[in-house]
Amino acid sequence: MTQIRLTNSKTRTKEDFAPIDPGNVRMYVCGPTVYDRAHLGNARPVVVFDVLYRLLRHAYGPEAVTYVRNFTDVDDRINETAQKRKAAGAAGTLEELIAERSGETIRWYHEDMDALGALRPSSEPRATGYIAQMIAMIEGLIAAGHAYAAEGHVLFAVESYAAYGALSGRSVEDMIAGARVEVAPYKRNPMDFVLWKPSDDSLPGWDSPWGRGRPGWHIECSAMAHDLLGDSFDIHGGGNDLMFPHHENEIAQSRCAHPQAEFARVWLHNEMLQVEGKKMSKSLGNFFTVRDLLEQGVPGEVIRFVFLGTHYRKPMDWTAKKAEEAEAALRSWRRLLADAEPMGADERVVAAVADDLNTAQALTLLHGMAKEIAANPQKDCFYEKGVMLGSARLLGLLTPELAGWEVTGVADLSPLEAALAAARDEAMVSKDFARVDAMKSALVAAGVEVRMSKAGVELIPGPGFDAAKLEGIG
Ligand SMILES: Nc1ncnc2c1ncn2[C@@H]1O[C@H](COP(=O)(O)OP(=O)(O)OP(=O)(O)O)[C@@H](O)[C@H]1O
Ligand SMILES: [Zn+2]
Repeated sequence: MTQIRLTNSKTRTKEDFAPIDPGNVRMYVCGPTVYDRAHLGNARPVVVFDVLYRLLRHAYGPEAVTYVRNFTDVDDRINETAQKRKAAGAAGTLEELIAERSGETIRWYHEDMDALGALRPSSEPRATGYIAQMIAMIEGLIAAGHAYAAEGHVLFAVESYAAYGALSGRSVEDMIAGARVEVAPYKRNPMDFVLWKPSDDSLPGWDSPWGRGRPGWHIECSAMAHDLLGDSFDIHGGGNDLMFPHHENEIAQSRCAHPQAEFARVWLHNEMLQVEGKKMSKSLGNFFTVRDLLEQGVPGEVIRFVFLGTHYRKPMDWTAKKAEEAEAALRSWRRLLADAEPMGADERVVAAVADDLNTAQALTLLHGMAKEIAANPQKDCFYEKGVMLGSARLLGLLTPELAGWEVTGVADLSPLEAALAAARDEAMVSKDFARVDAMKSALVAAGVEVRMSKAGVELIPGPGFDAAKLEGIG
């Protein structure tokens, strides 16, 4: 079987992956806070962990992998939109308007991530569905001396957990020195973080032993992961912007609530999508949404390909040039493999993906396979094409779900291929190539790549393809 190796943020080394139970490999990934459309940065972990999910399913069997990705639907930014709508006269209670905002954002998220070819996780819990489990976990932490109630809040006492800071490699003293933490009067230590906070009448709230209130963000993931995956599970993922404080706090809560268990064995963090050296983020305002790109006509498969071109542990930018190259490669691959039946993925491609998700290497291998198939048109490449298609699908590329964009608006070029081939045959006899040359330049002007070999003529629409300019050629 394929030996998967992953860089574990906890140990800072690349390790052989060995699941607790190969019959049920379990992965939790922090999902979006559903207050607005996802920006392109938010899509990076979705694509990265989708590739890992596909790899795990390949290695252990599709039934043997459980992938949980949550929706954080308790958030002041969701409340704000609902309050604004209410103030503007929208019908319904505040609770209903909050549910409406989360609901529409989840629908958008699904539409946008489906468009990138991301498989839906096995389970997508919403935080609001797990309030009872969060309260139970907080009660357990208080009983064990790891948390305390003060002024309607419950706080986690970081000093009660000796390993606090181990994931991000900081000591509590360093954190206090370096962070601008809110020093609330009810905190025993400035780094203590909120497990529960009070809600006034204008905010959603749930009854609890500490009065009407709502959970802090970190406890949500601990409670959902525990309920759906158990005390100990295999992989926990998310962007590296979440390592501190979110993941540090998840570890503290979960390890203290279930001291006999490990919580997550392997922690995997994707690097950031950047804009001019800075993290793309809502707060910096330097973002565009996945929907913006799709509406500009960038196919979801192209966005996916661009993400796969950079290793997940490296920062990356989105550029028009990368998108163009991705589009050209995908167009020619889809054309090359139009008649192929998928077979098992090439072992070298599997090995690349299994080596800490080296998707860039996998794409290089696919380029090589495409070149070889194209260079042997007289050879029956049935097998090679099938293997290439199977390999691309391990990466979630060239799937039937993502098909179609490469032909929309694109004319059938085969009559032109025949016409150009016939013109060339005539020219070979007459030695007058003027017509062939004229056809070729007209095709190039229309954004078509012209490939002529002894075996025949191939016309491939490139990124700047314009079907309107084909008129009159041939
Ligand atoms: N620029 C980025 N590049 C890669 N991943 C990102 C980026 N920004 C956010 N993420 C990831 O997106 C996921 C969803 O995050 P979340 O919903 O908390 O983000 P957000 O609050 O909408 O984004 P922001 O960080 O812009 O405020 C997390 O795994 C997070 O690490
Ligand atoms: Zn989380």
